[in-house]
Amino acid sequence: MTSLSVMGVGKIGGEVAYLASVLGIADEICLYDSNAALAHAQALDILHTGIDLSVSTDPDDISGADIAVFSAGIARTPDIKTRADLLSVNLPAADDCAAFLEGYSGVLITITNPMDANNYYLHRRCSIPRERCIGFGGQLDAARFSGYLGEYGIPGDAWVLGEHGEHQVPLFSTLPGDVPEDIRNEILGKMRRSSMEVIRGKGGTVFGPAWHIASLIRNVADNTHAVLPVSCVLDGEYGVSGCSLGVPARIGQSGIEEIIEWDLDAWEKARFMEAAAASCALCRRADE
Ligand SMILES: NC(=O)c1ccc[n+]([C@@H]2O[C@H](COP(=O)([O-])OP(=O)(O)OC[C@H]3O[C@@H](n4cnc5c(N)ncnc54)[C@H](O)[C@@H]3O)[C@@H](O)[C@H]2O)c1
Ligand SMILES: O=C(O)C[C@H](O)C(=O)O
Repeated sequence: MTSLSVMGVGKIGGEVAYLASVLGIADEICLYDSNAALAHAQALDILHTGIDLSVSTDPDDISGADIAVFSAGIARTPDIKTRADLLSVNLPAADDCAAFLEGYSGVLITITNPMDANNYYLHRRCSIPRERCIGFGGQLDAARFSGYLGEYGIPGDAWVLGEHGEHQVPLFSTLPGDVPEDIRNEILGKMRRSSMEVIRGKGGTVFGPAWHIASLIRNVADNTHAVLPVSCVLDGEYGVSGCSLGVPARIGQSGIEEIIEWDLDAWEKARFMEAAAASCALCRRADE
C-alpha cells in the first residue's frame, strides 16, 4: 500500500500519476493543481481506467501521502534558454505547495525546474530533513547520455551527476575505455541541447521523465536500496555544502539512505565543482 500525492498535475505530474496508477506503484493518489478543474479532470481520467485505487483532489490529503511529488510551475519554452532561468517564476509555486508540506513526514520528490534549487528550497522552507528530499533529473540525463554513448559506439553504464541543467556532469571515468576530451565535450554539448529538441517538437518532455520518475517512486515504495543518480542536499559530501546536486545515492523507503562518494577524474571534478558553484548561487538567490 503506497500513497502518492502529486502537486502540479499538468503534463509531467499528470503522466506520473497515470503511470504510478497503471503500473500498480500507488494505490492511493492525491492530485493537486492551482487549476482545480484540471486536477478534477485528471482524477476522473485515471478513474476511468477502471483500476481499483482511491483518488482524492483534496489538498488536505497531500501531507498524508508516503511520497509527494512537486511538479507544479512553469516549464521551458524554446524562448527560455536554461532551466535556471525558471527560478523566480517557479518560486511562488514552491511556496504555494510548501504550505501543504509543513510537518511532512514522507519522502518528497522534486521535479519542477530549476530542480536542484527547488529541492534545496523546499528542504529548508518546509524543514523536511535532507534525507527525505530527493531531486529528480539524473536518471533522465543518464538515459540521454546512454543514447549518445551508443551513437559513438562507446560501451559501459551511463551515469550523470552535477546539476540537472547546463552543469550536468556525465561520468566517463566509470566507462571501461578512455574517452578523449574532445569527444567528452562534444557529447556534453549534445546532452545540454537534448531536451530542447523535444520541447521544440512537442511542447515539453513527458514520456522520458515520467518513466524515470515512476521508477524512482517504485524504488522508494519497494525499499529497494538501489543506487541512483539523484539530487541530494549536500553537507560536505564531495566537498560541497549549501546546495542540492546530483550524486549517486542509495534509495529506500526512508528516502536517501546513503550518499556515495565516487572518485572523479580531473575533467569530471572540474565540472562537478562548476556545477556546485552554479547550484549554490541559485540556492542563495532562492533564499533571498
Ligand atoms: N526534473 C526533470 O527532469 C523535469 C522533467 C520534465 C519537466 N520538469 C519541470 O516540471 C515542471 C512542470 O512541467 P510540465 O511540463 O508538467 O508543465 P505544465 O504546465 O504542463 O504543468 C504544470 C502544472 O503546474 C500547475 N501550477 C502552476 N502553478 C501552480 C501553483 N502555484 N500551485 C499548484 N499548481 C500550479 C499548472 O496549473 C499546471 O497544471 C516544469 O518546471 C518543468 O521544467 C522537470
Ligand atoms: O529541459 C527541460 O526544461 C525539461 C526537463 O528538465 C528535461 O530535462 O526534460
